[in-house]
Amino acid sequence: SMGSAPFLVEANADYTLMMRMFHGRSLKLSSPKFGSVSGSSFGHSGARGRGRGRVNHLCSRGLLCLVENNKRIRALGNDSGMSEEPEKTLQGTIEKSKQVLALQKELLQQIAERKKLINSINSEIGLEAEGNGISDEHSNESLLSTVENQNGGTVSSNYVRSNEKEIPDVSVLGIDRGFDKAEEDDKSLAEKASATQYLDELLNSNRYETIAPDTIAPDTVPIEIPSGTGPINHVIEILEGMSESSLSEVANKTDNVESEGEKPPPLAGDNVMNVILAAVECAPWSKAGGLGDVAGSLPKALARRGHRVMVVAPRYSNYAEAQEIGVRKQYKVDGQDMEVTYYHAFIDGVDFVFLDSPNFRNLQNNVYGGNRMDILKRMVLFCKAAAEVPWHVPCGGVCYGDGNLAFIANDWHTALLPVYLKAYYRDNGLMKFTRSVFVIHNIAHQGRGPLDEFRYTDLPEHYIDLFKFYDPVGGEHMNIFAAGIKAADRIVTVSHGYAWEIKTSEGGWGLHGIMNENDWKLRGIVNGIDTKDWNPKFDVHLTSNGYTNYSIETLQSGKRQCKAALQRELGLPVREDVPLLGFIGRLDHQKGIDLIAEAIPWLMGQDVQLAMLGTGRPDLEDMVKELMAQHGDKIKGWVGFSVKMAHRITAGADILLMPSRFEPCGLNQLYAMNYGTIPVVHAVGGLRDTVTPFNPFEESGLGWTFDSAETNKLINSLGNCLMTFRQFKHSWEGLQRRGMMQDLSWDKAAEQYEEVLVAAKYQW
Ligand SMILES: Nc1ncnc2c1ncn2[C@@H]1O[C@H](COP(=O)(O)OP(=O)(O)O[C@H]2O[C@H](CO)[C@@H](O)[C@H](O)[C@H]2O)[C@@H](O)[C@H]1O
Repeated sequence: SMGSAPFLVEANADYTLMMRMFHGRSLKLSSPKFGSVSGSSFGHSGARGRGRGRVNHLCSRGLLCLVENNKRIRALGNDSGMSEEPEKTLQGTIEKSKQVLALQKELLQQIAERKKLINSINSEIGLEAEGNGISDEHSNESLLSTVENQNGGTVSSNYVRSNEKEIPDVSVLGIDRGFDKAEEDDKSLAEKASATQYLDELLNSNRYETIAPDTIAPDTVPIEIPSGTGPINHVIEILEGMSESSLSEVANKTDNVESEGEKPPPLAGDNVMNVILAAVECAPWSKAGGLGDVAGSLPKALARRGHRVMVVAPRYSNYAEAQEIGVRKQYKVDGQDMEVTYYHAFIDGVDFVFLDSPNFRNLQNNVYGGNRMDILKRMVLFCKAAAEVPWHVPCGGVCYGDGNLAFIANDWHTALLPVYLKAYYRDNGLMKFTRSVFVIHNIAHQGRGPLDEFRYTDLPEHYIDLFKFYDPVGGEHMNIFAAGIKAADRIVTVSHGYAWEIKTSEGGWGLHGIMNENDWKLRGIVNGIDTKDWNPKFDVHLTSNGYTNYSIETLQSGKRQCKAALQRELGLPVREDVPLLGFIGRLDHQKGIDLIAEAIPWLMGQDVQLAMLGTGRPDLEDMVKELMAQHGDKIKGWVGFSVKMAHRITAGADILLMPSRFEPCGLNQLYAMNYGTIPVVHAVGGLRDTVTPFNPFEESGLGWTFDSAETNKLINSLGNCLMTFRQFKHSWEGLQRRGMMQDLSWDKAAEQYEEVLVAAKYQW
């Protein structure tokens, strides 16, 4: 596979030529329209320094950025200054004009969304004061409580604590939305609090920092927030102040939602549901890979839309945040009674419920540890208990109940949940309005076993048909994943590319036939990221050891500092000019780490550094250790699991390598882009969906991709990437900025999940 070198040289020579031609060509282009823009607003000289001072000031006010940016966008058209160095700035100008246009569009949308949000904040104030944190006091006694739930309705629950299998009576009584006088007072207090919180969120949201400092027009003046009325009114005033220009259209469209005193519906409107996501990993408490991240963050985004959302996960060790609620239940596993106790925490609008049992304990760092039977028994217990959580666990005093409820199960470990919901309950006239969505994060792990292990699932005999599966690799066997797919009401997978791939014989790992049969209920939804945890501006792992927080405004200096800190921490020579490559991932065939190993002889001939972080298959761990031993001056890393190092490599590296053979979505490339780190990826699954290839002619795209998992293809792409890093700084910075300007949050995905949940709800 190393016979690719001549090809590479050739390809790189072509690429250099192409880049040169392109940049040369740009010299001749001239456009008075764009020339004027680059002259001042986007200039790299005086205006920049002045702009930077101001942008800090402005961005400390979040919203004002909106106003300023809007002014600036309008100012662009009037500026007639001539650029001193048109050849240098022209490309940047074209590029930035595009960005500004895109940004303006996005701002308009955001304003509309924010207006809706203000209304929904008003609508949920009562709940914050009442609904939360009362589970602890009430969990030990019989309680009759009425609280307003997030669905805007009033729920009454007569819940009796019991060790027996009593089913609590939970019913929705009404949809009273009025406030009484006492609530009104609380409301104004809570309104102030949540308005402040809202402003904070605006300030903290990196969406408002997508304008680089040098795009601040020199003539803009900070606008003061008038004092006297409540913060929410200020927000509305400011937004409305902007409606004089093209913003008015959007503003008008959203005006009809608001009228003082009336409680507007949550973002999800009539679609609000009770949602329980069940997963065997949940960050930050337990995480082996991307599933943990999704379970920790998707639910928060669903809650922001107004759904009542719970996460159920095993309790692998003591979690400081979660309190015992005093409920105990017994479930049979392999004929033995297993006791489950429940712990609860309410965080960021989500109920986190942890199931405690001796089976789960001390697996904190080894979630998938043990032999196959151990794992199977754990999963059986977890799914049996998770199915009854809506009856037994009074979150904030009120059980979720089984009406208007959907479970979200994740991967084979929870694939039994949709099956139990049918076999134990629906077949017996129970949980008739409960639905299940099964999310595929990785179809390669299916919970396969000999068919006689079916008895451990403790299901009626005829259910064996769902599990019985034959393929040439496994012969006739039990396949838990297959059963989950068939039993679930809807199926989601984590990208469009992967939704297609799992229907092919190459990507379906034997299940492509079943995937095709169930295509009607399958949908691809690309993952989002937690924009608080994985944000260079707030990243808690960048506050010590010489690292620094940074944003798009401080990208170059911030990244320089993080890179130096990473080099120092890993023991690499501290050099700014050397491209620093990163790899982070489970050491598994999936992640293509062997392709990197095969590329090492070529790579070590380059002036590069490589930081590696991974754990997994022992043989691959050994391989990584050997690489580090052989090339200690250039390759450093960590065989093990370290969230801190993952964040630091993401921030300090220039380039992230992801040569995954298959990648359902991939989160590391998303994190990388949010940190101005350029991904070089195999164009497969979610990687293809999320990393559009760099196009030097249009200065577009987000990274480098190669179209098959072969070492020479990786080398070729990486070679082009390295050359751009070294010789075309301007293009490089464009790539970084475009990556950071994306909205990678969960909000869009949550809306799509909602559509799936609603589809499941109305399906019989
Ligand atoms: N040694 C280590 N130390 C610290 N952190 C480490 C680490 N190794 C990995 N991680 C972290 O684990 C996560 C990995 O997530 P990915 O989505 O990239 O892959 P994974 O294959 O685990 O997830 C599966 O599920 C997710 C979620 O749907 C899909 O995106 C993906 O394609 C699919 O394979 C990242 O947060 C990463 O930082």
